[in-house]
Amino acid sequence: MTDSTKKRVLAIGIPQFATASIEKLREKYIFDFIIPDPTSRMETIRKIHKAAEKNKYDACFWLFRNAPISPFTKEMLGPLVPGCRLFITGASGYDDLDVEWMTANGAYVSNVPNASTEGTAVMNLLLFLSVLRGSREAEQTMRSGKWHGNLPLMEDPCGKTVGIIGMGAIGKSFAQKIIPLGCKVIYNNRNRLSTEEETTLDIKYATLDELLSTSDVISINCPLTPSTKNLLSKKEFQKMKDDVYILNTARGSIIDEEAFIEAIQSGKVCRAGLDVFVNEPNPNPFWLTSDKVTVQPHWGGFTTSTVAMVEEAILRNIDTFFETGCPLSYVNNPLIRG
Ligand SMILES: O=CC(=O)O
Repeated sequence: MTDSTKKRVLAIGIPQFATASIEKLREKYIFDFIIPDPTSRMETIRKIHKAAEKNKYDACFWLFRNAPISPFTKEMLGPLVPGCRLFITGASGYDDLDVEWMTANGAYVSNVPNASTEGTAVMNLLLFLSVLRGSREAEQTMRSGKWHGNLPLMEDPCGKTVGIIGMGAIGKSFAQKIIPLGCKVIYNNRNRLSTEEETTLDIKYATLDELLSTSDVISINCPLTPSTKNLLSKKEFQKMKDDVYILNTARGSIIDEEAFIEAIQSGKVCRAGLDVFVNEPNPNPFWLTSDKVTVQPHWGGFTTSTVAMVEEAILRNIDTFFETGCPLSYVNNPLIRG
């Protein structure tokens, strides 16, 4: 295949692990790489627009570390259409993409649905143990030279009822990690699982109200959609047990931030473990100063195995799309638009 007949792919970010696969695919496709500016969305947009002035792209992908440059909208990607027929995000969530605009321009939108399951579920476990054992406060107390200081006694997982909101792959994986620790798991999900699956997983369905009022720990593991935005707000916090623990590795906006902060300040929420925030990467300073909160910088998927899987999945999607006309995983269908 000569270069003039090869499809051209714009990569926003440079894969670290899939170098051999990229080399192999270079026989069929041309890859151009842009290094996104970690501090300036506008600078990244400028680089994309400059690349689009020089070349016509058939597909475009970006990896993972995207909070500083997101959202992925017409403003950013406009000059790539109508030529670009495939936009791929390395994340499983696609709430920061203008899918409607991409669909209207005849492009498939692909995500990588399962690669980050294990990394995110392990992050959920880390935050779970951290909040129950108050490791943030204990470390802070020791570091300030007070040894135990006035630390209260902490909690063990055994015997705790954990309410998981969102029983997809991550929710299931988290449940399977904590049941051996002696936890009872109840869940709420858009669609209830089959009785067989509930039995196999050893979990019980609960309405949202039941889950809120009976859980010792509430874990958010559902996607952010118009119907889950601010799913937990003032009214929902009032229904919770006193001293409840909250975990969120899904998306910050699923919890109403003002109501959440108020519930922590009032003591209704004992401690929270958060990997996701409203307005990443510049979260409300409260989260960085409260001793009641363990924070991580949306870091669940940043393991070598996850990132390697994401990169390979993106490349498989590209190859499959060019070979068959349809990517392996996609969240829209540009063929039946309007
Ligand atoms: O947050 C991570 C993802 O959506 O994959």
